[in-house]
Amino acid sequence: MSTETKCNPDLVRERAKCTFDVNELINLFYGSEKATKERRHFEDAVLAVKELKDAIPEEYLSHKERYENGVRKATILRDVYRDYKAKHNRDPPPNQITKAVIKDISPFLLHNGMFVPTIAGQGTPEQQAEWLPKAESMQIIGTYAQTELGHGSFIRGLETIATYDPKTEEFVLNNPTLTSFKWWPGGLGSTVNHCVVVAQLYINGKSHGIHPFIAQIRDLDTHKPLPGVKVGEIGPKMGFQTANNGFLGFDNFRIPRKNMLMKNAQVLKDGTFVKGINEKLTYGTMVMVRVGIVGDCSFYAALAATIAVRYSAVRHQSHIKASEPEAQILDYLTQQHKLFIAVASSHVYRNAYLWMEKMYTNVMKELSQDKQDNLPELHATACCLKAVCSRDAGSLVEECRLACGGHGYMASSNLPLTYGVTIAAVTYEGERTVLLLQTARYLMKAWMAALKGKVLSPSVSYLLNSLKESKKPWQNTPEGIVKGFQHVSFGKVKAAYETIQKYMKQGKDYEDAWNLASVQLVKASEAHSRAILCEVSWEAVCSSSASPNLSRVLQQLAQLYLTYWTLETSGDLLLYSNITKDDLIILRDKYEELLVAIRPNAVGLVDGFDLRDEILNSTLGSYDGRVYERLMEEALKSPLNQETVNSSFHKYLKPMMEKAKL
Ligand SMILES: CCCCCCCCCC/C=C\CCC/C=C/C(=O)SCCNC(=O)CCNC(=O)[C@H](O)C(C)(C)COP(=O)(O)OP(=O)(O)OC[C@H]1O[C@@H](n2cnc3c(N)ncnc32)[C@H](O)[C@@H]1OP(=O)(O)O
Ligand SMILES: Cc1cc2nc3c(=O)[nH]c(=O)nc-3n(C[C@H](O)[C@H](O)[C@H](O)COP(=O)(O)OP(=O)(O)OC[C@H]3O[C@@H](n4cnc5c(N)ncnc54)[C@H](O)[C@@H]3O)c2cc1C
Repeated sequence: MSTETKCNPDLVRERAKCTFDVNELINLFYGSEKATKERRHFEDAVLAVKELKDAIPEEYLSHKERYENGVRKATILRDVYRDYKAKHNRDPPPNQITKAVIKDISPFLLHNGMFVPTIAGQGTPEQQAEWLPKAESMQIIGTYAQTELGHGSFIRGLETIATYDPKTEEFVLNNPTLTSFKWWPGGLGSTVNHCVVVAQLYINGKSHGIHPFIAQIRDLDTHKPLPGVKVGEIGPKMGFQTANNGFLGFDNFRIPRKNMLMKNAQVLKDGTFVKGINEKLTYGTMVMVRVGIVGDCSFYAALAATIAVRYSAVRHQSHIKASEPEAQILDYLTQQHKLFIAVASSHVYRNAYLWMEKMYTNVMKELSQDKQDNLPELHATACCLKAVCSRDAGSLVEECRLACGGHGYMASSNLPLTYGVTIAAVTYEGERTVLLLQTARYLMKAWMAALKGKVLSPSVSYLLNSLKESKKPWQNTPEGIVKGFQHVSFGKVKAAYETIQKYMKQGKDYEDAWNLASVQLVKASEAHSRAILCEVSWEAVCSSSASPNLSRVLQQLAQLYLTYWTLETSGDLLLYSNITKDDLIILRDKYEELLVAIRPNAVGLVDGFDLRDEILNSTLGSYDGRVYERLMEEALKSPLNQETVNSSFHKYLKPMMEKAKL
């Protein structure tokens, strides 16, 4: 981090009034002092590589140049990772330094994030032995090709076909229709030479559902598409410009039998199909990534909050009191209302991610012992937390952008790009509504079990407690608020269930009744997610090892999250819990007191995310607060400022002006 010598005086004052030790917060957030040291050490190593620095901002490059620059940097970055591993005999620590290098999304994201994990998770030991060393050392580059032009959400409807030919012991891949073309996979456009293709398996004319296959699609020397492969890039998007998303179609393209990933289901040489223990295990990589996305949401909320809070400390506009100088905009309560929830939410998502990661690891361990009991709970929880956290994080980033006024609209603030990247997670890895409806299936089953007095899984056991406790008075404490959100979820789950029953009594079948109740079902899943986020984050804060000074501030943040959402969803609480109007008025006052209490620590709190200037990549958010200088420095980099008179003057403007004289 930069020294404070050239720092904006407002930021120096802000840091001086912080009531806790920022380094303690950093170490707590990232796990330990050792973890912080190792992460910073690795970040230093990456940032020391001169070739990773961009000569001009990426926004001035063409689509093609931007991609090529992305690949160039991704390959250098990969060398730094390899060298680190060779030197330390372990992977680099978790870090976000790719953001400082690639800025947008790496063309290797899908290779590392889904291709390698799918081989590891879906391949037999022999298949892992064949492909993992090559993939991990980047001798081959891959992606995860599942979504098609016609189907993304409903993956049982995918149209890519893999027909087994027992004579040659091969699968024949085909994309018989335009809608069957793979569409979206990252890196597919021009980067990868392999992919995991998810396709419908046919043996002797019989369908056996969707399965993952490894296909080499480009020549390793020439990088030309292999015969029978049609592949390309899908064009510019809202973000993800350097992710190199692509399309792909096969025409009678043959791959050996061993290329079907067979940890779960298998196809024997003679074409016998052997079912796996659970066909949904084929969806395993998606579950893992959904868990990871909750962690990503924490990062993006922290990044946007750091930029907007520091900027708001530096920016002065208007007066609170006519007799005093222009106020720091951070002193306006409305500004605090916009920003502090982003700071608090980053902590909430971080705690939820750590909690989910534990659940994921436990279930994977159980699955390795053929125990599947907790898989439905993992799937349901990953679905709803991914759906709610990504949408909330997108809204928080946008609110931070708006809170920076006009300058938040500048690309150099890095908030527009951050919004584009964050909001993509609402759609990828399972569209929000679709995932919430998956959780709703689980909630309906849990509700039916609760009615029968059965024991429920831990994440839904509150449904049973709520059944018993519905008459207890409301308590205006954090624990009381957590209970309140559980009551809301309970009420919405019950109402959705009863709505389905009502339609069925009217003669509708279950599927139609489900569709007619689906707005309520989605809301029940959202309420369930909110209850989990509130409970998990409050418990994490209460059990943290922080010093009293830090603990006080972390509790304030967690309470801010609880009260913010109480006030946002007060209608639901009035409907489904025993909260009263008077309780809400007390909580409104409490919320405002929390904003005022957090205000002196606002800059310290975002410093506690320990995001370097290179990662923030923002004129508004740097540690030293030289906002106006940076805005001007960046503007001067515009190619239009590299010449006094642009040629368009002579070509168009002057002729127009001269014509106008005639
Ligand atoms: C530990 C942390 C590690 C962190 C690592 C993080 C790495 C991050 C790096 C990468 C980051 C970003 C990558 C971005 C690029 C984006 C990639 C993509 O988008 S890839 C494509 C993703 N596509 C989707 O997500 C598709 C969404 N659709 C589906 O998943 C399915 O179609 C679904 C689930 C909606 C419906 O499936 P299906 O029709 O087969 O099921 P049913 O609805 O009939 O349900 C039947 C039954 O099955 C249960 N079920 C469904 N899925 C699962 C599952 N995954 N696991 C367990 N069980 C599952 C469902 O609940 C039903 O149960 P029932 O008892 O019958 O109710
Ligand atoms: C940036 C980005 C990167 C991606 N990367 C990859 C990748 O690397 N590999 C890959 O395979 N895919 C990738 N995808 C694709 C992504 O996984 C899909 O776009 C996503 O799963 C949503 O599917 P869809 O586009 O078919 O949306 P649709 O399902 O068509 O959604 C459109 C609307 O229909 C609604 N809808 C659909 N089904 C239902 C239902 N059953 N009930 C109620 N409403 C419904 C949705 O709620 C939504 O409002 C990427 C997408 C993006 C945006």
